[in-house]
Amino acid sequence: MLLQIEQISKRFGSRDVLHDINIHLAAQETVAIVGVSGTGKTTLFNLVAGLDQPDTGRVLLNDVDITNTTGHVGYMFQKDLLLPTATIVDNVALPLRLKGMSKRAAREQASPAFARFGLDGTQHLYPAALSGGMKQRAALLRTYFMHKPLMLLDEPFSALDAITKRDLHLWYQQMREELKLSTLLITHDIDEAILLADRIYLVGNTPTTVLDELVVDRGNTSLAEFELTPTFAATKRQILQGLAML
Ligand SMILES: Nc1ncnc2c1ncn2[C@@H]1O[C@H](COP(=O)(O)OP(=O)(O)OP(=O)(O)O)[C@@H](O)[C@H]1O
Repeated sequence: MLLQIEQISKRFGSRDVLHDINIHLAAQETVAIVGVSGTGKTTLFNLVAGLDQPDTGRVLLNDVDITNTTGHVGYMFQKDLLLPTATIVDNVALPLRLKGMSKRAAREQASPAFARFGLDGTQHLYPAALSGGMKQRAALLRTYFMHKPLMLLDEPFSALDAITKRDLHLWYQQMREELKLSTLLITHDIDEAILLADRIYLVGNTPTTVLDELVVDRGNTSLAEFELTPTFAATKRQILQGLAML
């Protein structure tokens, strides 16, 4: 197993936020965590990234305990957080610079990947010149250059309009195959979870715990078609029921 989140609990003051969370993710899987706003998804994300400490439980990456230590996973937040005063290539190459690479070498390594991410020609532009979808692709490319075995994506597409979002979903699905990505995706967009994830954990209740785990079986259906299938609708129904929204 690539990632194991074992019996994680977390409280802030007198408030229990997470209770006995158990989640796992295999290499090359995309796993989504779905829950309504305020259920502690970002808190969980911070615990996996080592940015915060759980009260109980542990996080294992390739069987190594990484609880409360940073630098093991790549992550991307909801807002693209590109540096406005740096060009796109320098933004994307930032993880390489942080590893000690020279500016020139980092640019040379980052630039060839731009075409695959649909960003060719944007290397020397500043973030303000890019559309929302392009900014998210640039942020994803930067996350990719962290060169970590696991990517944590917290609401990566939520700020985008519906058409751009769909475009990026299709693009992401292709990228994950080509680059053999392993991804933990946090979202409150149910359709997005069904489209992108191989498995979905539903979280909720007070304190938050895992309510249900679903396997999404897309079979051989293309992503564009899958949204229109009875399987998609049945999975959505199961999620809405699981979250007591139906
Ligand atoms: N550092 C903190 N101190 C105190 N309370 C906190 C802290 N961080 C988060 N919380 C509380 O924990 C709960 C869960 O917050 P969190 O941001 O993890 O939820 P979320 O599911 O990611 O929500 P959203 O989808 O709206 O981002 C919230 O009630 C929040 O107020």
